[in-house]
Amino acid sequence: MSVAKFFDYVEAHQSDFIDRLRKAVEIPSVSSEAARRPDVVRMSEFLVSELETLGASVETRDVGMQKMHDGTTLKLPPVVLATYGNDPAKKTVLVYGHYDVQPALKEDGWNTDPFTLVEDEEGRLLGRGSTDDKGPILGWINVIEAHKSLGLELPVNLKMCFEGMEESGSEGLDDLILLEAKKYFADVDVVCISDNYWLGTTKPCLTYGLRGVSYFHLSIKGPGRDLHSGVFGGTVHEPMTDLFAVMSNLVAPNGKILIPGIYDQVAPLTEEEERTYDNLAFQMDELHSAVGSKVNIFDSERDILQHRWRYPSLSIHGVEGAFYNAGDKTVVPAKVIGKFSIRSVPDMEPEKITELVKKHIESEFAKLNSKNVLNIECSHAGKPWFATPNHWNYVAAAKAVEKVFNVKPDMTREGGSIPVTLSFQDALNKNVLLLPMGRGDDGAHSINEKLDRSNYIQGIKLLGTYLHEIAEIKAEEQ
Ligand SMILES: NCC(=O)N[C@@H](Cc1c[nH]cn1)C(=O)O
Ligand SMILES: [Zn+2]
Ligand SMILES: [Zn+2]
Repeated sequence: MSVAKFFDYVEAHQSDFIDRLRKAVEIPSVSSEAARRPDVVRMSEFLVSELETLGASVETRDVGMQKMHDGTTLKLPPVVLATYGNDPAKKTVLVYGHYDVQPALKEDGWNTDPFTLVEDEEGRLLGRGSTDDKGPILGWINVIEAHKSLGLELPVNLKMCFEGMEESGSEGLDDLILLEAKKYFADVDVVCISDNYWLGTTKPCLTYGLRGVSYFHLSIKGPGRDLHSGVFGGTVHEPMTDLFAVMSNLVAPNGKILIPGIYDQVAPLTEEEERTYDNLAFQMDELHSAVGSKVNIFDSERDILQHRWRYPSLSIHGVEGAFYNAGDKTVVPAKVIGKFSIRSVPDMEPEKITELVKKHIESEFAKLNSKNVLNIECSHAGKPWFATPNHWNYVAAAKAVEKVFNVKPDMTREGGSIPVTLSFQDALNKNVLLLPMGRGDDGAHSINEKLDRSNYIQGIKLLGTYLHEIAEIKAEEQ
C-alpha cells in the first residue's frame, strides 16, 4: 500500500498529536519519587483511556510492591498491555515504551515549567518526558489513530507493553515478561523499542546495542543526629568527610574507573568492530551543542563514541542527606548516602561488578580508620544488550527510514540503558530493534528536555511506515 494517505493525515493533524503530547507531559509521572506515584498511575490511566477510545483491547497488570530504602513498601504502577489487531495472517509486532519520567524542578535551571509543554520559536517541544519516552509512546498511538480515521487496517497486529518504572530499574517487569512469554507475548514475531536518540541532530539511526547499568547507594552514618560543626567539628568522625574520601577513589577526572578488576571483563575491540565506527554522522560540534560546552575528555569522535558505547563509565550522581540549599548552614550531617552508577558493557556481569565495587569500597573505607558505619548496596542492575543488525526487522526499519527521510540510517549503539531490551530478546527469543524518534541534543534526563516538532511528526510517519515495511517482508527474506 502507498503510505501517502497516512503521511498526509499525519501532516494535517500535527496540532492534535501535539495536544496529546501536551496532556501527557502535564502528568508528572516521576517514578523515583514516592509522592508522585499517584501521578504515575494517572499516566497509565491516560494511556488506557486513549487506547480504549481507539478500539484497542487493553489490560493493566499489577506487578507487586516496591520495597523502599526506608523499609516501607509502595505499590508499583501497572504495566499497560494493549493489542490492536488479531489477524493470524499478519505478523505481530511488539512495541515497548515507558510512561514514567525522570524528576524535574523549575529551579534545576529549566527555562519553562517542566510539566507544561511549550513550543519555542524553533519548533522545539519542551517538557519533561517529551522525548523520553512520552513522545515515542504517543507516536504508536498516533499511528493507530491515523489508520483508524482513514479507515485503513494496520498492516500488522500490534501488541504494546508500556511500563511506569523504567527510570527506576523496571521493577516487576522481568517477572511479567517471563510469565507471559508463552501466553500474551506468544505470537510476537519481532520487537521494536523507540526510547533512544539519533547520534546527532540530522541523521536517523537504527540502534543495536545498549550499555547496562548498575546503580549503587553508599551510606555512611555515625553521629546519632546532625551536629553543630563548631561544637563537634574536629572531635568526631564526620560521615561526609568519609564519604568524600571513599568516593574520590571511584573514578579519575579523565574518566578512568579506579576499581581494581573492573576492566578485566570488557570484551576486546576487534578489527571488525573498529570498522563500525567508520563514516558515522557524528561531529564534535554536535557533541558540544548537546553538552552545552566543550568539556569533552577525548578529541576524536571515534574515541568519544567508543567510550560511550563499548567501554564502561562511572558517574557520581549526588549525596542524599547532605546540606545543599543556598546559605551557610554549619551542620555536620549524621548520615549521608552517596549515589553512583556504572554503565556496563559486554562481557561485564552485574554480580561481578557488585562484588568488585564492594571489595574496593570496603578496602578504601578501612584505610580511614573511621568509627562510622558504612553500607554499600546495588539498588538496581541491568545487563548490556547487543543484537544482530542484519535481521529482517532491521531491514524493514532501514527501508522505512529511507521512505520518510530519503537517507540510509546510521547503525549505532547507545551509551544509555533499557534493561528490558535484553529481557525481551532472551525470554521471547525474538529480534529486538531500537528505532529512535528524538535527536542527540534532546536533553533527556537534563533540564529543558525537548522533542523537535519535526522529529515528532516525522517520527510518527517512521513508526507507521516501519509497520508497513514489516508487513512487506517476504517469507524468503525471513
Ligand atoms: N531512555 C532510556 C533511559 O533513559 N534509561 C535509563 C534507565 C535507568 C536506569 N537506572 C535509572 N534509569 C538510563 O539512565 O539509561
Ligand atoms: Zn530515561
Ligand atoms: Zn527512556
